[in-house]
Amino acid sequence: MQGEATLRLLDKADKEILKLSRDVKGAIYDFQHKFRKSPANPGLHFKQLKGHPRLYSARVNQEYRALLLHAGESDYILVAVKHRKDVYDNLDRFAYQINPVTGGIEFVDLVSIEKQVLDETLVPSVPAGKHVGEETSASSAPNEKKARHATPDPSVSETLFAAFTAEQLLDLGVAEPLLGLIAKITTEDELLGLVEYAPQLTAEVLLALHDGKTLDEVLDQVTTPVTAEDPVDVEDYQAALARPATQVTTDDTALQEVLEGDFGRWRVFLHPTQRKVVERNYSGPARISGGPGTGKTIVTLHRVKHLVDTLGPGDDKAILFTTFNKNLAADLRQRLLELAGAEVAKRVEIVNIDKLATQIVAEAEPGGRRRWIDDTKALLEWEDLLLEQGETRWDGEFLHAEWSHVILGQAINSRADYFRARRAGRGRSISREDRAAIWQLVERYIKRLDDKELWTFRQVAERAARMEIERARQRASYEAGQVSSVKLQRESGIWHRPRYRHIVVDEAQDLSAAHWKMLRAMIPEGPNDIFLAGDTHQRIYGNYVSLGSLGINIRGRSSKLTLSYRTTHEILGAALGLLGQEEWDDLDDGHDDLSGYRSVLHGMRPILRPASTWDAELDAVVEQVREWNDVALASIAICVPERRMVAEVENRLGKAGIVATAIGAEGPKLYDAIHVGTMHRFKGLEYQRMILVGVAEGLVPSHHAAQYEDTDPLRYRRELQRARSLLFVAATRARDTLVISWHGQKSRFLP
Ligand SMILES: Nc1ncnc2c1ncn2[C@@H]1O[C@H](COP(=O)(O)OP(=O)(O)OP(=O)(O)O)[C@@H](O)[C@H]1O
Repeated sequence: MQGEATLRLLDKADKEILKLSRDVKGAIYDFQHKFRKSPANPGLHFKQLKGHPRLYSARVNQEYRALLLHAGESDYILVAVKHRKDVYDNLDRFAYQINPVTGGIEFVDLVSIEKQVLDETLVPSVPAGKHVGEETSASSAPNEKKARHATPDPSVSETLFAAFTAEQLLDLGVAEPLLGLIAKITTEDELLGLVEYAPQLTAEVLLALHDGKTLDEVLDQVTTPVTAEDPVDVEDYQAALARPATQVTTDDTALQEVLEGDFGRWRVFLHPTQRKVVERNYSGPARISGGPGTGKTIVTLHRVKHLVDTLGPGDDKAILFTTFNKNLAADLRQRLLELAGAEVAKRVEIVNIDKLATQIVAEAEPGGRRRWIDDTKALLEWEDLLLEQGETRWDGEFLHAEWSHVILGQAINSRADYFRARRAGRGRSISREDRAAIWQLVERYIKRLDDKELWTFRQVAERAARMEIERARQRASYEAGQVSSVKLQRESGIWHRPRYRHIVVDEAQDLSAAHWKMLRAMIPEGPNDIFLAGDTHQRIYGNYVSLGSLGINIRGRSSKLTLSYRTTHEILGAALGLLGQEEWDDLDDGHDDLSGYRSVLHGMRPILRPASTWDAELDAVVEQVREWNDVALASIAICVPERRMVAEVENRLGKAGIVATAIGAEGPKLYDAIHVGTMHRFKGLEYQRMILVGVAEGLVPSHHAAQYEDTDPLRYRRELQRARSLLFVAATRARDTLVISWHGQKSRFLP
């Protein structure tokens, strides 16, 4: 063999490699360099394995051999590194194929996987709060899964998948070489052993069937989304290598990171469904939805990188990448740098949506002296005004929401327009007389803010939207050649270019109508103009929009992610229960749901813990945190329903000598500390272990909601839905351990 070769790493091969000693890892690093340069290098002892036309071994060091799958031409895939005694003795143990359903390349070592599944001494029972396969000591918990393993279950006398024929499993995409082993599985622990080493689709299908999904549901939710788009030739490895279902690294850095134990899998192994969305060419705005932890943010990051790669040269910021919170924008910047490097990042403007709006307004009105206030401060201003006016018919919150959502939200400028305005989703209907009075109060409120040189983020967003719409209008007349005067032409010239070539939005469910109008006006309609990721189940700022009516038509360009990479199956199940029977929209007048949402990670079930008083609840928090001394402080977080409780938790932990820090608008102040914050602050974050405290009636939902129960039933429903979403967001931040506690009467949302 002559010349250079490519060497890619197959997903899951890294799991075994990670367990090897440092020496061997060092040797692998040297090996892959030598191999790429020249597989013919005699020192590599490169040779084909008997009976396996595509499988080769090569020498890593005296003891270890690399197994390489030849994908045609000079392309090789590193599928395993093994001790030489495990390579040559029983060559039948190795099986590889192109999966006829997904078209992806799969490799299994039947001996290792069988040991993992069936050998009792090797089967790791799942320690409390840990992902399957994660190496760590167990902490004890009352409802640990292990207990299930110890008690023989009478229904398990049969094998778990006896009800399904081989043909049915194969149609769902299960790897054929594993059928024999699957037929022997009798317990859930054995299944979890298999899941860790089996190809991804096999794992997902088996877990979904085990969860009681029907064949049709599994086909629909698990298999169809990753089915190859083209007909699969199971002999054509070159074609298979190019398909998203073949999970391989394509660059050297990843292998290096695997060897250094610092491997950010998200940077490399996209799920086929994720990859399709990242690389697809859309004819207009597109949307990706999916439950918490399904990788929506990861997809937006890869999408941004992909879009930059398709841009021509230039150093302008051609792509806008925006999200709701300030700290999340900072996080996106950091992660884009990690994923794609500074050259890519410098083509992208990364900014939270309200900051963007303030920039637009400040650009047009340099030297403006106004200060921006958030909703809490805006509410105080309302309350002061109502007090001064002796007005008691409506409270500040109602009026603030009416002004923000109905008046500003629909850009209503006159009393007459307000009389005609739609008030969808705003609860109790109001008479013409009421509208007249509300309009007057709103005018007084606006004047009050003007006098104090204040404005709310919503006002700024609305103003920015109007400015951008005007800019777009001018651009259109310029392009249509309708600007005749030379002076005007020159001035319009500044405006003639759209601000961005592409816009990517994360946390889309929380943007308001004004935000969307601004974004729509910033970019002309066209291919790949706007890409948005969001989950309406996680909407926590009460912004309900219909994208279609705002000029963002995503119909036919929506897809959904369903596999959670963050949280365990047990936490996910409990979190879904918190959502109750509510209905959820799709940002576009339709419905959304979380069907098919699942996880291949397993751990213990969430712990529900009552306490007699708030004081006792705080004591229990201290005790729990002390027990979790096997993880870094920063992998633990405590979430509270009300702001005042943040300091109370912080103080109590402080007194116990445990360092804790509040999560502010810009993120946590300290990193080596337990993070404490309100539910809103946890949006988009994740922690290994979480305690949700104060999940009691009166707090979740807040007693505040109760006042609408009789007077305004629709508003009441919205308040409850928002409270459920907040709790859902908080609970799904936990990667592997979740504790929920309360004092007094437990929240009605809890089981
Ligand atoms: N393809 C992947 N491979 C490995 N890890 C992944 C992959 N996709 C996502 N993850 C991991 O899953 C976790 C959740 O991802 P991400 O934050 O993108 O989810 P999300 O859908 O945006 O969640 P949320 O809606 O809760 O904000 C992260 O730790 C991320 O690194």
